[in-house]
Amino acid sequence: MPLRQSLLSFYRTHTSKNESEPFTSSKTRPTLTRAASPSSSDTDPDTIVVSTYSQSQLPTPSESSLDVSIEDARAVSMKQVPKGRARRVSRRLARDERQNGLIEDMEDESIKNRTVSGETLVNMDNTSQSTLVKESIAALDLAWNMSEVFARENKTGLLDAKGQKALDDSDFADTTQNADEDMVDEEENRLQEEKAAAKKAKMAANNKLWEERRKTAEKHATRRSSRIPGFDKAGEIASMFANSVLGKRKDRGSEVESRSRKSMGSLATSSIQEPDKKKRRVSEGATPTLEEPIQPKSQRRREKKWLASGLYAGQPRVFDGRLNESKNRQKSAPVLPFKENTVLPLPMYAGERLLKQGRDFKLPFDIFSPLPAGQPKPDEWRKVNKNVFVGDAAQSWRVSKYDEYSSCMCKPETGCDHNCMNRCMFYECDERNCDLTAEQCGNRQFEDLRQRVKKGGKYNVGVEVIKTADRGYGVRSNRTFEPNQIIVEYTGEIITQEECERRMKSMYKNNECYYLMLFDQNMIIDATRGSIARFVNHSCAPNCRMEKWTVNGKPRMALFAGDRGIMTGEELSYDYNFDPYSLKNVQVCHCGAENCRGVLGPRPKEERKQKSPEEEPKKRSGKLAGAKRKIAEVIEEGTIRLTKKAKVAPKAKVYRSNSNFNSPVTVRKLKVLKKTVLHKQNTSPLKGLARQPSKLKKIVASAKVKAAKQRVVSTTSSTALIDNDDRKPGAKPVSRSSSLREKASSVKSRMVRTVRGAQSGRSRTIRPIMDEMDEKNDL
Ligand SMILES: C[S@@+](CC[C@H](N)C(=O)[O-])C[C@H]1O[C@@H](n2cnc3c(N)ncnc32)[C@H](O)[C@@H]1O
Repeated sequence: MPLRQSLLSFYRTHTSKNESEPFTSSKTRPTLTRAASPSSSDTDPDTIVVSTYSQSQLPTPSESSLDVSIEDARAVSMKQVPKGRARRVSRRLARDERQNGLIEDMEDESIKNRTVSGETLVNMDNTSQSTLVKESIAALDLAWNMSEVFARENKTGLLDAKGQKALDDSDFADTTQNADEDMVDEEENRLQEEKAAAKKAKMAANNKLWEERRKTAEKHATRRSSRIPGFDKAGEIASMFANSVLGKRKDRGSEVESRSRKSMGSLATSSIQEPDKKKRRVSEGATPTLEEPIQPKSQRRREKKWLASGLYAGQPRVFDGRLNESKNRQKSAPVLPFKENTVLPLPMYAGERLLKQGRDFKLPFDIFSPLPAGQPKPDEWRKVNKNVFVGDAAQSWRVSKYDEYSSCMCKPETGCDHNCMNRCMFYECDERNCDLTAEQCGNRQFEDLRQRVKKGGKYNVGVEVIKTADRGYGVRSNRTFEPNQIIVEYTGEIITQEECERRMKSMYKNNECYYLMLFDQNMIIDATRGSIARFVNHSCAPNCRMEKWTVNGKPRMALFAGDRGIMTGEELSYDYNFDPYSLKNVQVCHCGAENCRGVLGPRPKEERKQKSPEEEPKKRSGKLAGAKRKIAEVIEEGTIRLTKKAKVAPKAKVYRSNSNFNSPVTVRKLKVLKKTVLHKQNTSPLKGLARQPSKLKKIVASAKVKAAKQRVVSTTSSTALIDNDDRKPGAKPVSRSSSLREKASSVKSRMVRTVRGAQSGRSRTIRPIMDEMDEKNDL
C-alpha cells in the first residue's frame, strides 16, 4: 500500500472513532508525527502514526507548525519528493495559498529555492518578501487548520486516486481518499473536476486582481532602507513628534509601529509571531471579488456640467449645450428678438455694461497692451504725486490773491469750450471761477485727471515706464488720449533757485539726467523725486506738450496730448526746449524725427542760416510771424555781434547737428551764454539777472577771456561730451577738466535758472524764456 494511502486510512479510522469530538474544540488535538521507533507501529520505516497531544501539551504555534510541516511532509512524500522538507513545506504552503486565492501561481523555481528559515526578508525582492510573510502566516495556522481540513474531507468524501498529482492540484481532502474508493462514480469525479476547474478560474481571476492591487501598493510603497532598524526607528519617532505638531500624530504613530515591526521581521524571519497587519488583512479577507470591481478614481465617469446662464449678462440666450454653435443658432433664430453680433463675440460679462453704458467693445487690457511683461523698472525713483515745497520755497512763495483769478464768462449753452477765457489763459475752471456745472464745463482737466487716477488700474492711470534703446527710460501710453487731453501731471519738489544751484553743485554734479523744470515765481520743480512724467523724453517732433496751468490759484504742470491725440502704446514725448547753459549739459538728441535738431536744445544757428530762402518768407508771413521776427532779429543781432567778437579761434565752429562736438567748446559756450543774456534782457519776464546788465556784461567778458585762454583744453571737454552719446542708462558721465567745470558752475550759479526750460502755459504773468527761444528757432 502506498505510504500516503496507509496514512490516510489510518487516520480515517482514528477520526471515525472521535467524530463526536471536533478537533478544534476538543481536549486533544491530533497531530501527524513520525513513529518514534520502527517498532512502534509498523515495520515500514515510512509509516507514520497519529499521536495526540493533550490540551496542556499543545505546542506553541511555531513548534506545531514546524512539527506538522516536517513530519507530515516527510511522511507524505519522502520518497516522491526527494528534495527535502523545505521544498515540500513551501509547496504545501504555496498550494494552500492558491487554494485560498491569496496569491497568484508562483514560479516553480522561486518556490523551489525558498526555505522557511534560510532566506531573509532583507535579501529578497518585494514579491518574495510578501510571499514569504504569507507563507509564514499560513504555516502558523496550519496546525489548527488541519482538523478543519480533515473534517471537511470526511464530510465531502472526495477521493483522490491520482496520487501525487492530486496532492498538488486539488484540495488536501483528496489525500484522504482510500484506494478502495477508486470505484466511486466517474460522474462524481467529473463533477468534482468541473467544480475544481471553475474554482481555479475564479481563483485565477481573483489572483490577477490581487496582483494588480499588490503592484499598485508596491508602486506607492516607500523604499525600505537597509540601515539599522534602530536608527530608522529613532528617526521615525523624532519625525513622529515633529509631525504631531501638524496633527498627524496618530497616523504617523501607526506607521512607525508598522515599519518597526517590518524591520524586526527582517531580522527574525524564521518565526514571525505577529504578522504584518497590512498583509494579513489582504490575505484574510480583503481580496477583491469580481462582483465588486474597484474602479480607479481617474476612470470614474465625470458628469459634464453645462453653464445654464451668466456668460453674457444682460443678453439672455437660448443655448443648448449638446448642440454645436450653428445648430444652436438655427434653433434659436426665431426666438431672438435682436440680431446677433456675427463679427466679434461680446466680451464675457461685459454685455450688461455695454447695454447700460453704451460703451464700446474693448479688448482686455493684457491683450491689447503691446507692452511685454516684466519691463525693467527704475529702482532709484521715489514717486511724489503732489508738489512739495522744500526749504525756503514755501516762505518765498507769493500766495496768489483771489482777485487775480480769472473768471469764466461761458454760458451753459456753449459750455467751456475752446473760447473759454479761462482756458485761453491756462486757468482751470472750478466752482469759484466758473458758474457752470462740472458736466457743462469742459475746462476741468486736472480734476478729470484726479478722478481718473483715483479709479486706479493701468487703463485709468494711462501711462507706464518703459526702457528705450538709447534714451534711458521713457513713458508709454496704455490707452488712447484725445487731442489736447490731459495725460499726467508733472510733480516734484518745488525749490528756490539757490537750492537748485546747491543741488546741482553737490547732489547732481555727476548726473547725466536732470529732472529740473522752470516753474513759477522763479521757482523750479525738481522731479528727481517726482511723478512718472519725469521719464518723458524729448522729441523734436513731439506728440505731447508740457503746459503750466493755474488750478485753484496754484500753478501746476502737466503733460497734454498733442493735436493728433495719442494711440495706445505710443511713446510720449514733448519738446524740452532744453537750454543747456553749460556745455556739460549739451546732449545729443536721439529722437529720430525727420526734423531732429541734433541736440536737446534749440536748433544750432548755422543750420538756421542754411535754411532755404523760400522757407523764410513763408514763416515770416502773418501777424505772429512779424512779432516773432522782431524778437528774433533783436536776438540774432546781439548774438551775431557777440559771436563775432568771440570768434577768436580761427577754427571755431558752431556745433553741428548729429553729435559732432569737435568744435571748440568754449566758443560755443560763450555763444550760449551771450544768447541767454540777450534773450533775458529782451524777452524774459524773469527779471533777476536781466535787471543787472552791467553785471552780466562783466560775466560775459570774463568768460570770454577765460575761453580764449582755454581753447587748448576745449578739445578734451568736447570729447567728454561726445562720450555722452554712447552712455548707458545709469552710467556716470565722463569727468571733465576741473577748470572747465568750475567755470561752468560759476556761470551757472549766476545765470542758469534751470537746466531745462518748459513750454509752459501761456499765462498772463509768466511767459517762460523757452517759448521765445522756440520762436526764435523757428524763424
Ligand atoms: C527728464 S529725463 C527723461 C528720462 C530719462 N530718459 C531717464 O532715463 O530717466 C531727460 C534725460 O533723458 C535723456 N533724453 C531724453 N530725451 C532724449 C533724446 N531725445 N535723445 C537723447 N537723450 C534723451 C537725456 O539724457 C535727458 O537728460
